[in-house]
Amino acid sequence: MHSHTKLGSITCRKCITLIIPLKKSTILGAALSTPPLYPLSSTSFAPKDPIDTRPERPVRKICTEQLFSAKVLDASQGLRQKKLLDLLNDMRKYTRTGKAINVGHAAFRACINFLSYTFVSEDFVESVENGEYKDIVSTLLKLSGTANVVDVFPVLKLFDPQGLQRNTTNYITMFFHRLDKLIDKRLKLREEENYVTNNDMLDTLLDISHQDSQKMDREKIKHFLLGLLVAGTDTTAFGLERAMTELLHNPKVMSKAKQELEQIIGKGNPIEESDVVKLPYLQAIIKETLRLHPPAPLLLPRKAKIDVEISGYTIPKGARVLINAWAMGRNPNIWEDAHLFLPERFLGSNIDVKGRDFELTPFGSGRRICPGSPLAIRMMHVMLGSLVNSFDWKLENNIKHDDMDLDQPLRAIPVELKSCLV
Ligand code: HEM
Repeated sequence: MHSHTKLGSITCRKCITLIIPLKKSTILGAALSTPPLYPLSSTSFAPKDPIDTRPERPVRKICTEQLFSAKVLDASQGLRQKKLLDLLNDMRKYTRTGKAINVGHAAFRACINFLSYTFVSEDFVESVENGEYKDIVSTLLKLSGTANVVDVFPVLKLFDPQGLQRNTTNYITMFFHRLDKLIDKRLKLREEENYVTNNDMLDTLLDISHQDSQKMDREKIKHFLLGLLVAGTDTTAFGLERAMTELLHNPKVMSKAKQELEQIIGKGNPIEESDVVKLPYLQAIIKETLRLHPPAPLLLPRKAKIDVEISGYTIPKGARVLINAWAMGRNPNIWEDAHLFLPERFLGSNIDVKGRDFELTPFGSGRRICPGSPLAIRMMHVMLGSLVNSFDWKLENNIKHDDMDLDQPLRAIPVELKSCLV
């Protein structure tokens, strides 16, 4: 634990970083609360009621019961399956040219498409000419991740020194304009007598708004979907890119994963969300990736509501507390061979990423646990499993797996499977 930590451009006087698992009573007992996700709330698109970035109880309830429950996600899995086939077709083009793909970019694009289909049954990216929305979405994501000096020196707000407010406002306006059009189109369709629901989130949110406009209205729907898109795209894409990197770096693991997929799914076939329970080794690969490479390494910052004691240290009331999931995942006191990528450690183990096992909390834990985790887990498994089962992979410029620079973005070439060549 450190008494003073400097993180990017935000300096906290009383900031504690935890690198040991918390006890259940501490995290769930609300001794540590989570303030809003400040990079988002500092920008002008945060609504007055910060519904998008910090779902309070009613909104969180909508998330768990109506948007991310197993039943609802099962109903919308066909929408994502379509996008999975698009992703595999895109990859197939590269097998013909032999060109390397920036796997992180491909994963990012696939995640936006998966999420936009789950949200509104349409692509945010492709359906607009000139790639305009690709620009909008990626700029929003970039801006939301940019530390804003105004957070530290509020007086600078008047001058908007980095132009973040200005840029963000423009992009948000365009994004909301697109959503407004989608909502108008959907409302019109819903008036038709034979309207059959798409099972997407927009339909669910419009149903809620129809029943209780206080709870959900057009403005809230737009902010809510934007918040989910921003929170869900980069995180999931990063996890996927790191998993592929580890597989290419560890050919034995890759080969075991291929064996499992070939046996259970059949060589070359895309996997479906319902297949995941039958693929323990693939599940272990995802857990091991999230252990070593948690996409949100410090979770969301917390604040001690009262003086609280953790492992003999007193955390004073009011202190910022960062839970360092990255350091915990690499802590040799918790994990044997902590720095090695060994998915086998999770075979036959009950440790999961659902927030109950405090040594592995890539999605956080307690009342603020990531509401999108059930969807993220499905997306990561089907994308990774299908990429591994549908292609062989080699590194750009014949680089050997031992010589890979793991800190560089992964560039790899998909190769048509031998038995699938016509
Ligand atoms: C591998 C992918 C993902 C990872 C690792 C991840 C991780 C996290 C973490 C660590 C938190 C903070 C939890 C805490 O501090 O206890 C969080 C919050 C959040 N996540 Fe995720 N997330 C992922 C994907 C998604 C997806 C796909 C969505 C939605 C579609 C999503 C929506 C959110 C939202 C809205 C919050 C804010 C909750 C709040 O403020 O209380 N996430 N996520």
